[in-house]
Amino acid sequence: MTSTDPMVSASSDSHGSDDDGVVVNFPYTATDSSETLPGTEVEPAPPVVEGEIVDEREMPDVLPVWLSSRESAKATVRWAAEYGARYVGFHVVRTPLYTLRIGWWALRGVARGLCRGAGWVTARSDYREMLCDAREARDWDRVRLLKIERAESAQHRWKMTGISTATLAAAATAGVLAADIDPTALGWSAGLATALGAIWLGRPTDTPILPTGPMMPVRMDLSADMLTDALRAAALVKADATPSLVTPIHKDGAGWATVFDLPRGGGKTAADVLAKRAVVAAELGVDEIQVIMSRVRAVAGGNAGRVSLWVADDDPYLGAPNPSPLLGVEQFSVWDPIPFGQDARGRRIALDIMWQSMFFGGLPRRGKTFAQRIASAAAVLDPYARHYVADGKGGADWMPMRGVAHRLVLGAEEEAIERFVSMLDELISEMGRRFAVLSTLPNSVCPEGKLTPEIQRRYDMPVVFITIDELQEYLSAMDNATRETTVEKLCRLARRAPAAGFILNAASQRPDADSVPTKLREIITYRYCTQVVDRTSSDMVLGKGKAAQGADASILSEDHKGVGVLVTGPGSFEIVRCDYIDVPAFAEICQRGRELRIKAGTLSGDAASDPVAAAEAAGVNIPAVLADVLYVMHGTDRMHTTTILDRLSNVDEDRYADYTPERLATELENAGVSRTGKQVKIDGRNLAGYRRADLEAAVPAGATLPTPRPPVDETSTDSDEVEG
Ligand SMILES: Nc1ncnc2c1ncn2[C@@H]1O[C@H](COP(=O)(O)OP(=O)(O)OP(=O)(O)O)[C@@H](O)[C@H]1O
Repeated sequence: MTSTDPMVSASSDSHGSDDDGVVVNFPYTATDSSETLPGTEVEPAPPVVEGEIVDEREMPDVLPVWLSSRESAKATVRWAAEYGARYVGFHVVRTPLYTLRIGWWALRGVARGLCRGAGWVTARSDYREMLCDAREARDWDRVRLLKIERAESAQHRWKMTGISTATLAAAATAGVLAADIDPTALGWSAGLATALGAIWLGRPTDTPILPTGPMMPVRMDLSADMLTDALRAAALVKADATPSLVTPIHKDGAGWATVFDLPRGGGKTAADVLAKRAVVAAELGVDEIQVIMSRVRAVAGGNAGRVSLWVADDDPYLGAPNPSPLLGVEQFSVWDPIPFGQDARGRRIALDIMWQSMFFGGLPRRGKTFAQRIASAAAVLDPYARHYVADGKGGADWMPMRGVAHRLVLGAEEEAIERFVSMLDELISEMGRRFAVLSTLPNSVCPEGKLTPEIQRRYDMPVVFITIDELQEYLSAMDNATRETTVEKLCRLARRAPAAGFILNAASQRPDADSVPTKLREIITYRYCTQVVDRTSSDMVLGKGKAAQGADASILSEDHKGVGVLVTGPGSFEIVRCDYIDVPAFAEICQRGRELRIKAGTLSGDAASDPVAAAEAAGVNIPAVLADVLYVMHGTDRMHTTTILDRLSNVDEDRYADYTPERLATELENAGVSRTGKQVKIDGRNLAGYRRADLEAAVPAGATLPTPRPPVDETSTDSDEVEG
C-alpha cells in the first residue's frame, strides 16, 4: 500500500499472534511481517541493528544501537538532556542539606587534624604499644632502646615541623614581597586549602560527596533482570532459565525497546507472551497500555519464540487530540490510503479502504463516531465517491452530510426503517447492475473483474460509500424476520459489493449479538473497538478469540477518548489513537466536498435537492431552528410535532430539550414559516405536525440549487450473482 500524499506517510504495526504484513513495533527489525497486511500502510523499517549479537549469523554493527536511527538518537539525546536537568535540579534542591553536612565534616576534620597533628598522635600511640609489649616481655634492653629512639624521633619531628613551618612562612612572605601576591588572597587560599583538607579529613570514608537518589526522568527503566523476573513471574520462563536478548534493551522514543527469544525447553511461545500482556505489565510495574508486544516472524529473522517488546515511559495514548491531516487537504482519492491515526510511538496509521468493509464498536462516548467519520470525511473529499448515510440516532453527528449525501436516512422510527431498508435495496440493485456491466467488459479494461479508477469514471460507477451509524437502533427496532433479511443484505454488501466499489462503514454501540450480528462481523475486514467492559464484549466487536491474542479493547480506560483497537486481518491488530475531526471541521470538509461535486458534476440524489445545504453553500443565513427542523424531516413530506421534538432533542439536547409544541410553533413562525395546515395525517393518525413544503418555502431566497447532472442510466438488474 502506498500513499500518494506526502503528508500521509502511513504505517501500521501489529501485535497479533501473526503479524501479517505490519511493522512490528521494534524499529530495529527490518520487516517483522510475514505478508502484506491488507489495507494498512507499512512504513519501511530501518535496517536490523544488533548491539550484543546473540544470533551468530549476523555481524555486529559499527554504530551503537542508540545511533542506529535518527529517531533513536534524538530520543536518547532528549532523554540524556532530561536526565541531566533532573540530576542538576535534584542536587540544587538539596544544597542546604549538603552545606550543613559539609560544614560538619569540616569541623570534624579540624578536630582530627589538631589531634593527630602530622603523625604525632600516631607516633605516640605506636611508641606506647611497643613499650608495653617490651615491658610485658621483660626485655629491658628493648625498653631502653625504645626510649632512646623516641627521644631521637621526637627531636627529629620537632626539627622537621620547625623547618616546614619556617619554609612555608618564608615562601609566603617571599611570594607576598616578590611576586606581589595579595596577602588577603593568600590568606583566602590558605583558608580554602585548610577547609578542603579539613573536609577531606572529616569525611566518613563510606559516604559519597554527592548522594545518588531517585531522580530518573522516566517512570520506567527497563533492565534485563526486570524483564527476566517479569517473564518468570508470568510463568513464561522457568526459574533457572533466562530469555536471550536479540537486541540490547535501549531507549527508543518515549520508551524502552528490545527483541528477545524465549529460552528453549520451557515449552512457551511468543503467542503465550502476547496473551499475558497484563501480567508482564504488572510485573514490570506499568499499565498494560504501556506494554506493546508483537511477534517477530521468520521473514524478519524471527521465530515462534521471538518477541519484540516496547515499554512506553507513560501512557502513550493520552494528550491533546491530533488534528486530522485531512483538514488541510483540498481533494482526496479514496483509492489512496486514508490517514486514520497514530500508534503508540506516534507513527501514522493509514487505511487502504478499497475492497474493504469497516465496523466500529464500543461503549458510548469513547469516540466511535469520530473514528468512523474519518473514513467518511476522506471519501467526502473525493468527488467521485457517492455517499449513502443512515444514522439510527438521527443526531447532529452526520448533519453536515446533508450537502453531499446521495441518500440520507435519519432516525429509526417505523418510517425511517422503511427508508433504511429501501436504501439497502437500492444499493443491492446497483451492485447487481455493476457486476452485470463489469462482466461484459473485456479483460484489457477489467483485468480483475473489479472496479478500477478508469472504469469508475468511464462507466459511471462512483465508489459507493455506505455509512451506517448506530446500526443497533435499526436492528433492535425491527421484527425478527426483517432483522434477518436486513442483516443478510448487509452481509451481501460487505462480502460481494467491495469488488464493485462499495465500502461499508458501519458502527454500533452495544456489543451484543443482536447489535453486532456475528455473521456480519466475520465478513467485515476492518474492525475497530473503543473501550468496552470486558474481553467478551471486545471479542464481540473484534472477533472471537481476538482478546486472547492480545487485541483486547477492555484494557482501554475512560480517558482513552478516540483510542481503539483496530483489527486489520486474521492476525494483525494495532491500538490506534485516531485523528481528530470534530463536527465543525467535518462541516467544512463537507462544504468542500459539495463544491468539488458541483465542479465535477457529481452532486446527486438528496444532496442535490436539499435547500438548506444550497442556502448554506450560497452563504445565505437561515434561522437555526428552521435548518434543524428541515434536517430532522429529511426524506419525509410531513411529520408529527412530537416526532420533530424528539428528533430535535437528539440533534441538540441543550437547545431543544425544553421545547414545547407551542414554543416550536412560535420559533418557526418567527423564522418565516407559514403553515398551510396544523394537522398532518401519517399512517392514518391525524395529529399536530408540519409539512415540509411549508418549511422549505421559508428558506430565504438566494439559495440556488445546483444544476442537476445529466441523467445517469439507472437501469439496474436484480442479479448480483456475477462476482468480482
Ligand atoms: N480522536 C479523538 N481524539 C480526542 N478526543 C476524541 C477523539 N474522538 C472522540 N473524542 C472525544 O470523545 C467524545 C465522544 O466521541 P463520539 O461521539 O465519537 O463517541 P461515540 O462512541 O460515538 O458515542 P455514542 O455511541 O454515544 O455516539 C467526543 O465528543 C470527543 O470529545
